Parts: sequence; C-alpha cells; structure tokens
Amino acid sequence: MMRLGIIADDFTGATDIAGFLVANGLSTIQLNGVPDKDLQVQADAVVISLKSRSNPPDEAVAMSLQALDWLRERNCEQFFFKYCSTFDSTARGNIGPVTDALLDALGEELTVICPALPVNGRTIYNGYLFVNGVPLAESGMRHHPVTPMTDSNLMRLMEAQSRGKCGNVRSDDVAQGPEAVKSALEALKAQGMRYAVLDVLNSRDVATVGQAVAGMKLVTGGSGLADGMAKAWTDRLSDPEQAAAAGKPSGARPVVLSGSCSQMTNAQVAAYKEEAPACPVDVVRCLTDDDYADELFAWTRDQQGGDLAPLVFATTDPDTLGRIQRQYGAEQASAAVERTFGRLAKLLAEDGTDTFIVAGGETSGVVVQSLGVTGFHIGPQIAPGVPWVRAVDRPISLALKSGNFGGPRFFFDAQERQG
Ligand SMILES: Nc1ncnc2c1ncn2[C@@H]1O[C@H](COP(=O)(O)OP(=O)(O)OP(=O)(O)O)[C@@H](O)[C@H]1O
Ligand SMILES: O=C(O)[C@@H](O)C(=O)CO
Repeated sequence: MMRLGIIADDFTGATDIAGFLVANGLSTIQLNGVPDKDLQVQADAVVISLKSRSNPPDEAVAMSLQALDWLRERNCEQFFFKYCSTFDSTARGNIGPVTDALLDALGEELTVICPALPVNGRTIYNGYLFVNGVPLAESGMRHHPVTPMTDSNLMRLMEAQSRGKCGNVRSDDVAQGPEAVKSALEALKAQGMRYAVLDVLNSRDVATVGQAVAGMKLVTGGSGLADGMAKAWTDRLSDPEQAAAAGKPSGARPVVLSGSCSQMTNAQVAAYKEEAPACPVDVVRCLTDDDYADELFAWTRDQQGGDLAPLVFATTDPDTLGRIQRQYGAEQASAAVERTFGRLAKLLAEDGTDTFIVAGGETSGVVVQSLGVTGFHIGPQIAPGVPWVRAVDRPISLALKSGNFGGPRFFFDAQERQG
C-alpha cells in the first residue's frame, strides 16, 4: 500500500513537495502527467505532476480526476492536492473546482486548505496568507503574469472559486497541538464548512498540522503541510540520503532557462547575468518568428563549455511585463514565450544538453513536456523546495525552480551542487 498519492497542479510544485518528502526519508517518485494504467511503481509516495494551474477549470478537473483514479488503484492511504504556496488561482479556479471534484470523488465532506511554507516565508494568520511578512496581495504576486493575487484572505479566495463554505482553524488552536486542531476541524464540519484554512506561523505549527491531518483522506495545500505529515511518519522512514540517491545530478552540459517574472527570479537573473553569458528573450519575436528558437539554440550552444552555464531569460520587471501584456495580450504573450522555451529545450536536448536549470512553474512544465520525460527520481535539495531531479528514462538532470524560491545566487548554487 502506498502512503501518499499527490496531485500537483504544476511541475515545480511537484518537485517542491517531492523534495520535502525525500528530505524526510520517504522514497518518492514523480510522474509527469497521468501515467499509463499498467505502470508499476514502488515508493512510499507518488507525485503526479500536471500542468493544470492555469487551464480552463473543466480541463483541470478532468486531469485531476484522472490522476486520482490512477492513485486510487494503487491503494493510497491519503491523497494530497498540491497547489502553490501563494495560492495561485483566479476567481474561476482552479484550486476550488479541483478540490470540490476530489472531495466528491472520495465521498469526503471536509478538507484542509494549507498553502503555508514557513521555511520560504509563507505563513497563515487568521486565514490571511503572508509572503515574507507581507500580505499576499501586497507581495510581488499582485503582478503575476497569469494569476495575479489581489486578495490575501484564503477563506474569501476559496469561497469565490468553490461550492462550499470555508472556515479557519486559528493559530491559538494550532499552538495547543494536534488534538486541538482536530477538535476545531470537527467543530467546523458540524457547522457545515467544507474547507478549513489552517493557520501556520512556524515549523512547530507545521509539525502540529502534519499530525492533525493524519486521519484525513484528502488534504490540500503546499509542501509545508507535506513536510509536517512526513515528519509525523518518521517511525517508518528510510535514511534521507538513501532516499535521494537515485536523483543525484549526473550531467555535464548545463543550461539555465528562466521564464518566471517573480521578484526573486528577477534578482537571480540580475545576479547571474553579471558573471555568466546571458541572452534576453524578445517577446515580439516569440510571437511572430517561427525560427526564433533556432536562433536562441545556436547562441546557447556557442556559449556552452565555459565555467558557468549560459542563461536564456524572458524574466522581466513588472512595468515592462505590463506593457507587453497590454500590447499583445497576457495569454498570447505567455503562450508564445512558453512555446519558444519548449522548442529551445527540445533542440538543446537533441544536441546533448543534459542538465536543465529552469525557473518558473509553467516554464518548467513546458520544458519537461517538450523533453518528453515521463518521470523523475528526486535528489538532494539545492534550496528548500528545489531538489535536483533525474529523468527515469534518460540521463537528464533538472532543477525546476518555483518562481519565488531560492536565494539571489540560486543559479550559481545549483551548479555548485551538481558535482
Ligand atoms: N517577458 C515576458 N512577457 C510576457 N510573458 C512572459 C514573459 N516572461 C515570461 N512570461 C510568461 O510568464 C509566465 C510565468 O509563469 P511561470 O509559472 O513560468 O513563472 P512563475 O509563475 O514565476 O513560477 P511559479 O509558478 O513556479 O511560481 C509564463 O507563462 C511565461 O511564459
Ligand atoms: O508552493 C510553491 O510555492 C511552489 O511549489 C509552486 O507551486 C510554484 O509553482
């Protein structure tokens, strides 16, 4: 029987949660997209990574239910819907519709909403989500190209995109420990709530909520909750180093591809291009020129072989991004940039590039899909939430970095931890 079956709404989110499970000693495998019916896997946890975060809600629901079916056939003890620690979604979804569909399919009445990840500055107080001490709607997330977050209240965000009522287990209860959280959840259920936002301020709260949800069939949230759950299972775990061995990076020809426009990625790109060869992506050419990716490929190949991997980046500041989106349309611009990265990654892989350091969840999704990698072994973490991963079916290593994760020198750190 498998312990935990996880459905992740993007690829960096999937490696993020898998990395925390492995760091706690759970053997974990990540499968990209819903796998074949007959695929056999042996692991404590399986993460199915989807690229469903910004699809139309009905598509996201259909993909998530397919993933759930696959996991149910493997008799998972618990199911986890992993979304972003900054609750990336719109009033249409997809967190609400997918959660509703999973609750219905599993015949459950209540689940938790817990995007907290204190180690990366995501905390929840009175149901409000904070990013490094700043309310979500005042953080860089208000400028997100696809899912701008303009409210910080998780109950309101959840109710706007779902069918039920959302309550809050406050930090006073969480501070009292797992039994108090369980009682608060029971009380919310008795009041007819379908979702309960769990306050989490620090690593002690992470451990508490991890224990408190042990009996729930379905939980939802970020990798902090999974970290807490894994810590509650330490009785049956293997050695973390052994759990990460299969995912250790093995490549020799790296490239950095950055399609995230987050504040942190902007800082990382700024630091890296000071010292490494770097090429900005021209969005107009992504929109209009079918051969543009070939040109970027030629440039990248010429720059490989030096001390630092070449960087190709679409990353830009909020003002420039706003101008591009007003002129060309946000969806069209995003899609064109993603297409270009997808094609570039494919050309690079065909030419022997074996190590991809990628910034941005959507960008990572398109890179992984265009490489056609079916799954990953999870390796050691470069930064909290960003492990090295190794393709199961070919000698390619990747670091898929969520937009806001890692420190300013992340691209250097990744290469230093390659050997
Ligand atoms: N210069 C640009 N102009 C328009 N769109 C861009 C530009 N640069 C990147 N994009 C698009 O912005 C989106 C960024 O999303 P992505 O998920 O890759 O990063 P992120 O949201 O910061 O990361 P995460 O989801 O991990 O937090 C992508 O669709 C990308 O193609
Ligand atoms: O939870 C996070 O912040 C990340 O794993 C993520 O989902 C970014 O896309």
